[in-house]
Order: sequence, then structure tokens, then C-alpha cells
Amino acid sequence: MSTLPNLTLHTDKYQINMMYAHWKNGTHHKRAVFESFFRKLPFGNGYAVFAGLQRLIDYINDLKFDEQAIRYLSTQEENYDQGFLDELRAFRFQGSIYSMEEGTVVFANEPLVRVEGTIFETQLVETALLNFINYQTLIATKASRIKNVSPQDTFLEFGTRRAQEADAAVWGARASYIAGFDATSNVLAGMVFGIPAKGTHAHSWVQAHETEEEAFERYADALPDQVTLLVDTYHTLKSGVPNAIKTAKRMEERGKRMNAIRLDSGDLAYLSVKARQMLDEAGLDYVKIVASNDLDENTILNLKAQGARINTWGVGTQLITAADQPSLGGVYKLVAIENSEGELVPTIKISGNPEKVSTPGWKDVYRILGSDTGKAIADYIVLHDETDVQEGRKIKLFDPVHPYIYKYVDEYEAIPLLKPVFVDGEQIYEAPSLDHIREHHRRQMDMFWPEYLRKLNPEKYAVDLSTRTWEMKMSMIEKMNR
Ligand SMILES: Nc1ncnc2c1ncn2[C@@H]1O[C@H](COP(=O)(O)OP(=O)(O)OP(=O)(O)O)[C@@H](O)[C@H]1O
Ligand SMILES: O=P(O)(O)OC[C@H]1O[C@H](OP(=O)(O)OP(=O)(O)O)[C@H](O)[C@@H]1O
Ligand SMILES: O=C(O)c1cccnc1
Repeated sequence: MSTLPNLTLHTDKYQINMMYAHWKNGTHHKRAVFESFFRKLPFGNGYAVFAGLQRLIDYINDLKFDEQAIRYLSTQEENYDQGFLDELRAFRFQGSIYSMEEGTVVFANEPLVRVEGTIFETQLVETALLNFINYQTLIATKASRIKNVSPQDTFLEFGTRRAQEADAAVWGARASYIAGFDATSNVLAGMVFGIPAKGTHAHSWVQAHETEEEAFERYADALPDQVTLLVDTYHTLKSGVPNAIKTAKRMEERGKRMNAIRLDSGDLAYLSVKARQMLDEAGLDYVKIVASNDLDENTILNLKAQGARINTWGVGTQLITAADQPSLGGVYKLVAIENSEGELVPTIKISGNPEKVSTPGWKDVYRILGSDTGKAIADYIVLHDETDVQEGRKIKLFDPVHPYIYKYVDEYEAIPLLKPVFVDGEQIYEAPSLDHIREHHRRQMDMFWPEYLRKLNPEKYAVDLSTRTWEMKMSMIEKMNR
């Protein structure tokens, strides 16, 4: 088979095992609530940028065990009962999903997605949900770190050839765009998502001609409105830049303007300063300088500090593979389950590592903005039936690890972060356009003081539990200990 079928079986076998065992025991209709979150921010960053919801929506809408899937499962060594396969054949996702919106600035230990439904359906979707959210959130966060080194510059996503396969390239391009990248080299991502698709040319273009000068001329003839010439095939300053200048001058005679030159090797600070000087002296101050070559936020910051004269950054491998941290450890934990009396009750997962003890109960998250500044003070996690924060009453903010450190706030705006996406199987969320998501992200960044956003040693932003949530967690830990 050359292409992947429907993604319904894009799940871990243990989910199907549990679904089967629930079905055998007659517990598959029990109601359950799961929450997805990560425990540690990636790259030592102070925040993450949530992404992956669109893919999750598409996946949920397409969930269906088709005949190919049923046939495959019926050949498995588990020898599933026919009744189970019939149950799968009739399966449709009937649950509810509440999620952060894409582009939202998010933090560790807060629910990013909440899934409610039968244990059967909520268990099935775990693997794919984490697969989409973990990857896309990771890449959006990396892109945000890179873009924010110099927000006024242009950033191009160049990663496809080095990405971990096609899905990663295309969805990674989208995640990068959400977080502020300006364009992608991936044409499919351009078509599917409407991201501006942009590109220069490769060394092979120059090598395919007798001379560099001829290569530049032919390229300018063919694409006169988007000429960016790669100048490092032979010798950047002795050959590439002088030849690019000649071409730019000839273009001027035809009433055209060259867009840029691209540097792709050597000392990018030194070469960009020299190239800028040569272009300016030739009266070509409008010709911009693009740089690429294994760039990331650290090299770009360093190049800026050295006075590099680069306007546009092409970033591939380091971004699309999140090279310094190739995975976000997002998890999906059961927080409430129906008991034998038919009530939905909180559940906890105890761990030897106190940080890994889950927070029980079905929860919502609010971003608390100070009324005086409009800036975010803390994210505040409440049990879903708590109303104090919605009604603007005084709330106590305390560090769940050090609860004796606290303050009260009563002048605030509380923004609910988890939005209804599916309710009882129906999609009720109208997904915003990608440009709206990007704008939402930009506005989100404005909500935070710079100390939370800086790249190095950022301040830790508070993610607090309401008193009721905290007390419930403590009493459940106490009960478990007994
Ligand atoms: N002035 C600079 N300061 C810091 N890092 C730089 C500077 N100029 C380039 N770099 C980065 O250093 C690395 C250079 O890699 P390397 O020395 O392997 O060279 P190269 O110039 O690509 O050589 P090649 O000619 O083999 O392509 C890249 O990641 C590049 O982005
Ligand atoms: O360095 P990255 O951040 O991953 O960016 C993408 C790289 O891909 C290209 O090089 P490649 O050698 O693959 O092709 P080329 O012949 O066009 O230079 C391009 O010139 C960049 O250097
Ligand atoms: O357009 C470019 O210059 C480009 C595209 C992909 C990878 N490297 C460079």
C-alpha cells in the first residue's frame, strides 16, 4: 500500500486491548474524562505555543472503523469476538472535546485538551491526540523562539528536506507560520493552508550553467519579479556578489528590481556586512540579504550581536526537527470516571515522583489578567463547577508546590482558555482561518510581560490550582496513603 488509509487505527494496540476488555466486561459505556498536558516546557523556554487542534478536529471527524480496519483486526491473534467488531463497525465519536485554541500561549501542568465521553471512545483517541499536539506544539514553540530573536526580520521555513517525513514537514510548516514565521518553502503547505510559499534557487542552478553570471542572468530573465540569487557557489565576495550586482544593474535597465541575494556558507556576519557594503556602493540599497545554513535561535542571536546585515532568515533542520529537544512529553491522564452508582468521580494517579501525581477532577483553566495592566498574572485551574472566577469574586492565588506563598486578587479579568470544540460528537467550534490563528498568537504574546518570554532563564509564570482543586488533590493523596 503506498498511501496511508483513514487514521482510525493510528492508535496504540493497548488502546484496542483496553477497549476490548471494557467491552467484554460490559464497562465500555462508562463515562470518563481525560486531560492532556505536559509537565516541562521545551528548550528551557518560558512558554509554549499550542498547535495541533486542526489536525485533531479532522481526525475526530474522520473516525470510523471501515471494512479494511475491521478485516485487519479480525485477523489479529487476540481473536476478537464478532460482537466487538460489530461494535467498532457502528462506532462514531459521540464525546465532547474542550481545547485551547491554536496559537494560545500555554504552560506546563495545565489542561490543554479535555476529552469527555465513554471510556471506549476517550481511550481510543489518546495516541493520535498526543501525536498531533505534542509535535505541532513543539514546532510552534521552537518557531516562536526563533522569530522572537528579531520580530521585525522575515523568517522563512526551509525544513521539508530534513523533516521526519512528509506529515512533519507540512504540519510543521503550519505550526511555524502560526508562531510568526512569514512563509514556507513547502508548496503543498502553501496550497493546503494558504501559507505564503517562497523560495530562492539552489547551487544546482548555478552549476547547471557554464558560468555563474549566465546562471544569474537566465534566472532573472525567467522570474524577474522574484529574483533572489544564491551567491556562494564559487566565491561569495569575489564572484557571487559582483555577478549579482551586474545582474541587478541589467535588471534596472529593464525597469526591474532584484529582491535579494542569499548567503549559505562561511562567516555569515562578515559576509553579510561586506555584501551589504558592496550592494550599497553599487546603488542597490534595496537588494536585501537572505541567510541560511543550519541556523537556529542561538546562531541568529549571535549573528545579530556581531552586527550581521541580514534581513531574512531561512531556517530548516534545526526548526523542523526541534533538534535540541525532539519531543514534547505531553501526556493524557484520566481525571474522572463513572463509578458503580453512575456518578462521575475524580480519580488520581499517584507517583513516587511528587511532580507526577496527577491533579484529579474535571477542570477548566482561566487566564487571570490584572485590571490595572491588562497583563497576565497567572493561569488558574478550577473544578469545572466552580463559579467564583467566572463571577469575578476574590480569588486566592497560591503556588501548589509552596501553598504558604499566596496572594488574593479581586481586580481582574478571567479568560476561559478551554473552548468547546465537540459537544456530544458534534463539532461546534468554527475553526478560525490560519491568519486569524496567527493574529491570535500575536495578541497572546502581548498579554505577557517580557520576563516570561525571554529566551534565556525566563521567569516562571504561575499556573495555580484553586483552593478546592488543591484540597481535593490533597485529600485524595491522603486517602490513597491510608
Ligand atoms: N559569524 C558567525 N557566528 C556564529 N556562527 C556562524 C557565523 N557564521 C556562520 N555561522 C554558523 O556556523 C555554522 C557554519 O558551519 P560550517 O563551518 O560547517 O560551515 P559552512 O560555512 O557551511 O561550510 P561549507 O562551506 O562546508 O558549507 C552554521 O551553523 C552557520 O549558521
Ligand atoms: O540549513 P537548514 O537550516 O537545514 O536550511 C536548509 C538548507 O537546505 C539547503 O541546502 P542543501 O545543501 O540541502 O541544498 P542546496 O544545494 O540548495 O544548498 C539550503 O541551502 C539550506 O542550507
Ligand atoms: O528557497 C530556498 O532557498 C530553499 C528552500 C529549501 C531549502 N533550502 C533553501
